[in-house]
Amino acid sequence: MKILIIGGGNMGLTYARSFARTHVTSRLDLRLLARSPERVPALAAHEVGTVWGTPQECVPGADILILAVKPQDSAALFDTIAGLVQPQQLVLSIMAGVRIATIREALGTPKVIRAMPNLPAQIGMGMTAFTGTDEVTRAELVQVQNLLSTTGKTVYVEQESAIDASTAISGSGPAYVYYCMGALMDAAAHMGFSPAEAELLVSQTFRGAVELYSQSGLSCQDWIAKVASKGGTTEAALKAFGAGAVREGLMAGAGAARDRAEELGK
Ligand SMILES: NC(=O)C1=CN([C@@H]2O[C@H](COP(=O)(O)OP(=O)(O)OC[C@H]3O[C@@H](n4cnc5c(N)ncnc54)[C@H](O)[C@@H]3O)[C@@H](O)[C@H]2O)C=CC1
Ligand SMILES: O=C(O)[C@@H]1CCC=N1
Repeated sequence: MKILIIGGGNMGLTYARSFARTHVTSRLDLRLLARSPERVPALAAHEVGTVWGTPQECVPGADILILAVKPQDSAALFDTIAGLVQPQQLVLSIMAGVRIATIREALGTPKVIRAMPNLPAQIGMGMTAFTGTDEVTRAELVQVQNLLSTTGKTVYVEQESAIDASTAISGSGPAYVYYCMGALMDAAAHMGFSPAEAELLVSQTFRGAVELYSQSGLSCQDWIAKVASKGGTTEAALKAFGAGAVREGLMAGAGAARDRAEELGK
């Protein structure tokens, strides 16, 4: 399968490395399109496939085009590749917010899949939600799922609105986790730990807590109850979280991310 990745940034390179590592396609059939001919050497230095500087030669021959540029760059990209895309090609977009209908109309092509991955895809621990147009066959959907699965877990969703929601939960989610970790590291530093100690205490606590949760059938509430003794320290912290509206703040944050995803699509 000839794959063309357009946009060699965080996510585009993550896909290129994942496909190369798992041999889902040969190195020869893995291509990347740089933003301009001048940027070819920098992208080629990553040594994850053949790099092209203009779309004319590489777009028509691809079986699947992966759109991994920022949503704000999508209109300019559509302008440069619209006349080159063929109706039998699969277009897989991971751009936040950009609607399937927009891509379909701008590129004049029916087989469009929209996916929302996240950054832990870099280590094969990603989470990706995806959906496609009716014109994408079952076999093509499975083909795409096989590609996405090289970066972690996948879930197929029926409604495109669930892609915006997953953007707010799993797409942006790693940043929320780092935000909470950063706050706890700051608290540890205020209590006298060195930065290295604070980092160790917090990162191992997150890792252990998530692993424990993953290996059990218990809910977050169940695990909180196991940590929090009556009248103890955890209870004191949870009360302070409640007073500071931490839970509401996180829920409002996820809501703002979903609103922004919807807005990016307009
Ligand atoms: N970073 C993340 O955690 C996630 C990002 N996404 C989505 O993935 C997309 C890419 O995000 P990142 O990789 O983080 O951005 P990035 O800024 O690291 O990479 C985008 C790349 O696209 C290139 N580019 C721009 N216009 C181009 C064009 N016309 N032709 C070829 N290349 C072009 C830029 O030079 C840049 O290298 C975004 O749409 C974002 O919404 C989705 C899920 C997670
Ligand atoms: O912040 C963003 O817009 C992108 C989409 C999900 C993660 N990063």
